[in-house]
Amino acid sequence: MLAGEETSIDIVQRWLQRRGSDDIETGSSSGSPGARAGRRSSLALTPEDEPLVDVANRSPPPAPIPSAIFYAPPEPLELLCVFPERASRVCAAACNAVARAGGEARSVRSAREALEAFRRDLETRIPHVVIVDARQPQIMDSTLLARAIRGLKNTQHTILIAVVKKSAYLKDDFAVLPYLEAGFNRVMVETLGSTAWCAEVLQARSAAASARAQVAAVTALAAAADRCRDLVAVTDDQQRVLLTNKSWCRVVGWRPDEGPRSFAETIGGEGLRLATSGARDWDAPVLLRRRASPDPVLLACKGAAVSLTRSISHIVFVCEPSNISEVERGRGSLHSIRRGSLDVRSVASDGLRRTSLAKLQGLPLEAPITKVISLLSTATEGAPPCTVACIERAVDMLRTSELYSPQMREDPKMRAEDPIATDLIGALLSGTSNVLSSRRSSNDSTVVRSQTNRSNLKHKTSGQLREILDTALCWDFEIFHLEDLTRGRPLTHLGLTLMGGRFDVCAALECDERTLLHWLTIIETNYHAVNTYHNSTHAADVLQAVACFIEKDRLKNLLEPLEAAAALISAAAHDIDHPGTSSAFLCNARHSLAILYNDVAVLESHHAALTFKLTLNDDRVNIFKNLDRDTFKSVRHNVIDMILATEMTKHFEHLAKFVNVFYAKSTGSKEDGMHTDEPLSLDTTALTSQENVILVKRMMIKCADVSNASRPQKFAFEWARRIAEEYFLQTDEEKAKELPVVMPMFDRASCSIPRSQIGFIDYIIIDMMEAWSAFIDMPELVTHARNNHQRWRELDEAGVTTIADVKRAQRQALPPSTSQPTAEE
Ligand SMILES: Nc1ncnc2c1ncn2[C@@H]1O[C@@H]2COP(=O)(O)O[C@H]2[C@H]1O
Repeated sequence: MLAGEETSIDIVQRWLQRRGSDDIETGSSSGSPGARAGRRSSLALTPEDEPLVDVANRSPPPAPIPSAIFYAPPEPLELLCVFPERASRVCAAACNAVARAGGEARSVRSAREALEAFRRDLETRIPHVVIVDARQPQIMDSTLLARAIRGLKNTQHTILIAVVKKSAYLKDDFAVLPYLEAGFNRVMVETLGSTAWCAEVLQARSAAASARAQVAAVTALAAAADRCRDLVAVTDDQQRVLLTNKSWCRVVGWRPDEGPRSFAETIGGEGLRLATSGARDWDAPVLLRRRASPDPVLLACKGAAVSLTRSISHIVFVCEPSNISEVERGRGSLHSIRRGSLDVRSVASDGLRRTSLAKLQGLPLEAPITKVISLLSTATEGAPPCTVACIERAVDMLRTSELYSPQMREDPKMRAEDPIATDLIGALLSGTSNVLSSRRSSNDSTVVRSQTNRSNLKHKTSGQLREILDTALCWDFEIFHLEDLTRGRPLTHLGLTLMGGRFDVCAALECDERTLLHWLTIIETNYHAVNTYHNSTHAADVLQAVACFIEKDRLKNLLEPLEAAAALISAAAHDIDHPGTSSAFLCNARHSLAILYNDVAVLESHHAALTFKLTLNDDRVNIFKNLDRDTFKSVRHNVIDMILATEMTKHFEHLAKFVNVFYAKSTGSKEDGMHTDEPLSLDTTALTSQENVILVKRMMIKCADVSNASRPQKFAFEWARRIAEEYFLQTDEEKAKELPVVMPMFDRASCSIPRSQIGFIDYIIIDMMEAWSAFIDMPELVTHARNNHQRWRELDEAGVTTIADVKRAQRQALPPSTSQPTAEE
């Protein structure tokens, strides 16, 4: 606490003092006997409670709270009369009275007009007093109107007066309660006397003004308490929490909007004992239990009891947070959080970044975030203002739900150093910035094709095709050969081999092979053949990768046949009807899919939805038709979850969850969670939970989706060419249509392909493949990625930039037997 800085107890005490001198009693002392021996409360005492004490021993009374805090600036009185009768003399009398008192009166003739007047003027001119004619219920239901007015915002301080007939009022059975229950403040007998009206209106208004000023003053005090570093809580005499300040909520881990909480579970110790024993003013330690920590913390606390009458109505607790910060300030949380952000410069500048799974563990998903927030909050105690500001920003960020969605920092220097990586990763990771392309194939409609078109897609397994398909579970599978041999229909052929053959999806789904053939055909037909990258060859490639993964022992033992089937289905369909442009493009172009899916996961939502639409539309393709309701539901859930997991804006979220669950910090890593580059040890005990198996499935399809960079070089290079070409076409189209350019660096005239691949491997591939390859024991994923990275660097250093140069360099580097014809050649 800075010298001269006012503590919250000072504020509260001064408030209590002021209230005490008015109408509140606050109490005699007790306090921790030792600490306060011989001292009497500095709070105001009622004369009866005040014993004769040595005045010299008394601490000086706190300065009274300025009366200005209860001051309500006088405003001209505003009256609204609601009288159905056109020339009501009672109404005229009330209006005259207000005019005489210097106020302004308006009158309306129906409940509807009254409510309209309220709604119109709600923000600016809420009437202080409303007089409602309650004499003719058959014409206007006054209680209904009162309820409607009370339902409007900001009307709690408006005084509602019901005017009733004198004859009714004087009857024995007249009941005022229904009026009060409806929201009226007062009931007034009809009168034509202006003086009586004047007195009534002024009294009512004065009472309202005073109540309003008091509520405003209490709100201001609560705001003051919110700005104190001390932890402030106010309870009633039953220890029900009425008010806590921000510091309290942060440290204890309560959300400010949470409902009533049990104070006794949170606080204990001598302070609580004194508070509950009726002590009026005490100074004693309390034990505070925090949600995020099993260990309670001992805090110095000052308490005060407040009473409106002789009995205590409120108890104030003001705790010093110093113990918390001393004990816990400076633990590694900040470092971890900082590590969660993406530093493009450090990645781009040192080539293949030294990667370690350790740094990913700093993204604390399973860790209780509330603990981190409260540790950070207490770390602000006594810190310099700039540190406090930084920590508060960090806490604000931690409070958002987008914890694992890195945002590309807009840093001109970084952009200058590595503009291509900045563009690519920025576009991949941000789904909101900114698609259907006119580059659709001639047969890109999403409807089922005619039977005749499908009949020539029978699974031919002779000759070269058979040979290739025999290697369908090899990591160096010749995907582009298959593309050529099947004349652009690799998915159906590979799908039949893997899904129909090796993994017997038909048995798992209880469907016949013909239905599977039809399903594969319709799925493949709905990929756009004109896309250079997002076509059915990419789908077949991802399917092949998933098949390789589920062949590995870890997954073989983990996944049930239906789960394996769902994974293969997801892989085959995961990019169906991809337009060749990104979700960001669709959003910028206000495409109907972006509108339909509210700019959120636009493409992935479409891929998942269309998969089911096509499948369920026609029994001949419905591979799910024999599943019972629950089994279908579960398979559908799995497929949707996996397809949605391919959304790149959630990349780091999925990766961090996976690493946090399946990798334990090795004993050599620093206790504070700092980046150590120590390898993390695999811990698969978490696989017993179904929730964690979902993380594995998501990771599996994600890795398969971008596995092209972890394939042997000749494949990786061809995929890089294809994706770059697709990006270039998007940029061309954006320029032609004058749309925002999502990745300006992906301009065919200037882009460096090697650099884009170096950035992609650095940011997206390496960490993920390290985690995944160790999990399924497939080290070649990392080996190929590193080799590819190395080769891209060599090409970059040799000044290679364009697609044509890359192709040329590749032809020169590879022996003729291994060079691959590309789709373009
Ligand atoms: N070799 C690559 N180079 C750059 N970007 C890639 C590469 N492979 C995949 N991607 C991107 O990663 C994304 C993964 O999801 P999509 O298939 O929707 O779109 C993919 C591309 O945008």
